[in-house]
Amino acid sequence: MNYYSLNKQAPNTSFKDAVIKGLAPDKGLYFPESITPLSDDFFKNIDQLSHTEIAFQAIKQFVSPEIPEDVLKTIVEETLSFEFPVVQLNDNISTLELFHGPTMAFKDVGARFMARCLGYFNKNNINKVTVLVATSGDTGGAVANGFLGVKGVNVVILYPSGKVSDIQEKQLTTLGQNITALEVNGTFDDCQAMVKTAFLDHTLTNNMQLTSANSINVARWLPQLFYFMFAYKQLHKKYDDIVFSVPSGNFGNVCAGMMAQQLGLPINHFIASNNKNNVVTEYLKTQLYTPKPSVQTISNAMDVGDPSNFIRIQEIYKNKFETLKDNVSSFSFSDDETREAMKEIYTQYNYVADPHGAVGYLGSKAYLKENPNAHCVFLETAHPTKFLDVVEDVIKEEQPLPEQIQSVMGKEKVAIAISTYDDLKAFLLK
Ligand SMILES: Cc1ncc(COP(=O)(O)O)c(C=O)c1O
Ligand SMILES: N[C@@H](CCOP(=O)(O)O)C(=O)O
Repeated sequence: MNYYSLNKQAPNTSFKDAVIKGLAPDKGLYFPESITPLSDDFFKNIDQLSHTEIAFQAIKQFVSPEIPEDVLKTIVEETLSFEFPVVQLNDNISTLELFHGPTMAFKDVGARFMARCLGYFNKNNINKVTVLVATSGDTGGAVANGFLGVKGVNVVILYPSGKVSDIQEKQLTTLGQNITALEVNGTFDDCQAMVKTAFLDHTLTNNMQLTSANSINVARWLPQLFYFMFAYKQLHKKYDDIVFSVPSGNFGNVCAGMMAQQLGLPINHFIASNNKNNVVTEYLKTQLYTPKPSVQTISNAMDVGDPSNFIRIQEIYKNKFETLKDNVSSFSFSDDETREAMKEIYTQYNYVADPHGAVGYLGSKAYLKENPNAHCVFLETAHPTKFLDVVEDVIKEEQPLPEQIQSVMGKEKVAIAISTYDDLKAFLLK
């Protein structure tokens, strides 16, 4: 599959090149040249397929011919070595748990898939690659874990100081080896802007091969489309009108759901559920896209003021506002509403949701007011214990810590403080 830049000022390129570059030379995000839908039978019989079979069929066209089928099968199998259960709360609402991987957030799948693709492309260890990644909380830990020890790859993670949870910080600052954490005096948007600037800086790019492990990278972004198929597999015999409510920040996850829809997944609607960082909610009301500085919330991983993937969403719906509106609703919620939702989910369903999942739950409820016959699946994008302070404060109950979280608790944070792009550049050139 070839990919084109959404800024349309760079040559089209192969999957391998798109993964190794991360961002196109004209600073545009890459997008596949074509999308061939899977057969109707694939979706009719999806409950008879394993997760790895579903994922293999779904991703094959996007990575071939550069990744041979036998290699792809292994990559997919290794990537998906944990569960993706759907838990039903009531007749109209279920949640898809995406936190059973090693760092307990949905980013594990994309990070593991991309690490293996890059490992395959770099199997002869000819070119050293530096992976730059900006994180508002979860991408950093997942990328650190997924890329730990991958030969020929150095990972540099930028995170906003004081704006990620304690456990998220441990997950991204304690692994050592080929992983370095840079603690940025700024917001997630500052981190993301620095990363994007680095890709255009010839002093850097002439000296090293830089790529990104954020969802701007197609190998990080596309595997997220598997989730929507896994949920559909579990629910399609029971419900006709399945709608996904996706807690959204950089909009890579909901956009991956839309790619699943382009592949033929019979889903008519998505809900992009936001905290107070509501650029897209406002866009759908006003048709004006106005990025703004992010504000800090208790669903911190969604504190994004200028979501990278909005441009891909527009491309999917052919830049037609009315088509976008037919396919997507968006709602924005405050921290107080999020806390109330966490309490409600706990008291009514005895289910502990994290603040991001709770925003997804609120999006489901808002949509159901106008569409009472739908079945909404909100994505539970991270395990509640990643946000221990908030969760225990809201539900007033101590939470047992899963093994994945315990394993980082006692480790010592190692991070380098930086403030400006020049600091990042100096670090990379060192
Ligand atoms: C727990 C959690 N929920 C939701 C999101 C938002 O996902 P996206 O950036 O793909 O919109 C993130 C971060 O990306 C996250 O870490
Ligand atoms: N919420 C993310 C922000 C980066 O999103 P990405 O999907 O583009 O990597 C995080 O947790 O870091």
